[in-house]
Amino acid sequence: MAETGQRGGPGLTASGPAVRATDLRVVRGGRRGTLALDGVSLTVPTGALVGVLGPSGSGKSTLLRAVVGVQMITSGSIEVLGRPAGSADLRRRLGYVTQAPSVYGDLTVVRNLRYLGAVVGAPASDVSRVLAEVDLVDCADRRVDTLSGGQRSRVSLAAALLGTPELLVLDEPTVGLDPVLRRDLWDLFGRLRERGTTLLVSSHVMDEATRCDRLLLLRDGRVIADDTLPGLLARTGTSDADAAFLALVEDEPAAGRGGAR
Ligand SMILES: Nc1ncnc2c1ncn2[C@@H]1O[C@H](COP(=O)(O)OP(=O)(O)OP(=O)(O)O)[C@@H](O)[C@H]1O
Repeated sequence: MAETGQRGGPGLTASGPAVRATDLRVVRGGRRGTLALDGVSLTVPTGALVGVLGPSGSGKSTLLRAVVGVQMITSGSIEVLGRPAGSADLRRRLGYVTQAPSVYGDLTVVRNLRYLGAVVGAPASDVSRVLAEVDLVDCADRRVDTLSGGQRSRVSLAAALLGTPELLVLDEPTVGLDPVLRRDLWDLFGRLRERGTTLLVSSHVMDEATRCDRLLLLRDGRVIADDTLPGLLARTGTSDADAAFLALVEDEPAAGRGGAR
């Protein structure tokens, strides 16, 4: 992993949150770049399914990159599973699915999973387990580049499940999927949460908020809400996440983000 910006610092207790960020600032694109995260403080409770929601460019991917330890941090701190983000010993405890394909198109599904499982030191039996979890058993012997977009994204997810990570970080996993596949994927996230996995899932589709235990709403690199959906609706007097987001935006003037400050 490149660009790791964390070092040292005390760990969290075993019973602490899965993720704790304090006053996190990230400038992307060099010194005169964009302030992608602007003083973000948050916690992700262990065992929760937390949605990171916000419009395009609000900082979702940057926040997830900071959690998995591949994002240089300008200031502040972020701890994951009791360790500074980016610590080498976290690699096997985290699963990360980016928006870009992370599997080999010219290999079959099962060969991808065997190879990637060996890389993370997962037991061989994990391959059939994760294939069943993402419902791809029937596609096991097909080359990945012959699969549909939805099937391919499930192969990436299966790869992230190898080794049974404690924390899954998924960057817009449902983008481009039809409503049935989106529902199936959120059902799977719910099952993973039930067996104790903590999930941090980004989306710009506000109605996916209904599937989350907690929501982090981002706008212009800032957290404008860190709450449950019922808490958010009660606080804003609205009836859905879209309306709640708009109500919060009206309350909070834009940060005027542009160049780094
Ligand atoms: N490599 C980069 N160099 C410079 N600026 C960047 C870079 N990547 C992202 N940014 C900027 O950082 C800000 C946050 O981007 P980020 O990708 O985290 O947002 P996002 O909410 O994930 O967006 P999307 O939903 O479109 O993926 C944006 O203003 C974006 O233009």
